[in-house]
Amino acid sequence: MTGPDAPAALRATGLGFRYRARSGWALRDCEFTVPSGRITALVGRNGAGKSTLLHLAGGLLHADSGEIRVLDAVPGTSEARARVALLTQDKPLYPRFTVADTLRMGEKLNSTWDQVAAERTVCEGGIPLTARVGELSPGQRTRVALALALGKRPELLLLDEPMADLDPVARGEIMAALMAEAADRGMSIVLSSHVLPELEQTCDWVLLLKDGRVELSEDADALRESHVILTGHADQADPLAGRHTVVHRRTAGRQTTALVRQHGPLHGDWHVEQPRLEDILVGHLQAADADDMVRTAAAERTEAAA
Ligand SMILES: Nc1ncnc2c1ncn2[C@@H]1O[C@H](COP(=O)(O)OP(=O)(O)OP(=O)(O)O)[C@@H](O)[C@H]1O
Repeated sequence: MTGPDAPAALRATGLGFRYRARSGWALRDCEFTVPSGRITALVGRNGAGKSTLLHLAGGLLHADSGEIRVLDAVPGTSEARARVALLTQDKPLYPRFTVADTLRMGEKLNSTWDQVAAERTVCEGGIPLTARVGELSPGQRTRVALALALGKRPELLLLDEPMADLDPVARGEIMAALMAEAADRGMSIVLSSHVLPELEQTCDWVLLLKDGRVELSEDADALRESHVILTGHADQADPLAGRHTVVHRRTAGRQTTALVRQHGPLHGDWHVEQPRLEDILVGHLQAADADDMVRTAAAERTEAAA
């Protein structure tokens, strides 16, 4: 179901998770809603918590605090499993099975199985149905795992860096197939990726994690409309920060370039450019770094003073 009454694809309230009771929080106080029918880019630096979040949404891990819901269902329940497919980085498949055996298994396990969609995903990659999974390249295995996920006809597809080992042509084909599925059936997709240019044309929602916390959960067009890249004399930069949010700023000599989230009209002599989604994401990721450096420096000062 899509439309205004459709359940959110993902909804988290106070979500927290740590791998061991005494270890740090991999996710902390996460609060966000991803509407259904969206293709969501899940981004963040290494270790930000993307895989952990997808594993929680897929029911492979369980929250230590708060909760997460997938299409209003509790992850891991039979209701959620029937409607949600998760493709993890390790892509567990049986190496001794042929591709045809693997798809047959998908058919047995899923009442909504679509053999045509599954076979199309495999065959577009030139993978024979008679090939043994253990003899396929990692990229080919990724395609088979995707075929299993798509054959299930999920309402929500969770993908943890699915394209990492695919060649550029295969990446384009798979992205096109995913977008077609999303457009035809209103399937929601949450896709973690470090390849930001690829997300520009495909994703219409952004979920950005920073250090286990949610930094952005927002419509991609709204992000584009609210941000600008400003270049101008460095003297103007401080007053700018009083009125707008300076996400990231780089100064070389007397010139400053800043990614700014604009709140109201701009004053000053600035050259204004509209950023691409990639610029916005990189700016927010760099801001995360800068904040970390400030926190680390403060912690070091406290330690030195003690
Ligand atoms: N199995 C594990 N045991 C203990 N800690 C873990 C485990 N897996 C991840 N972590 C920790 O949890 C945090 C979040 O890791 P996670 O894998 O979710 O990040 P990520 O954003 O997916 O990273 P990447 O982009 O590198 O894949 C990190 O601090 C990581 O060290």
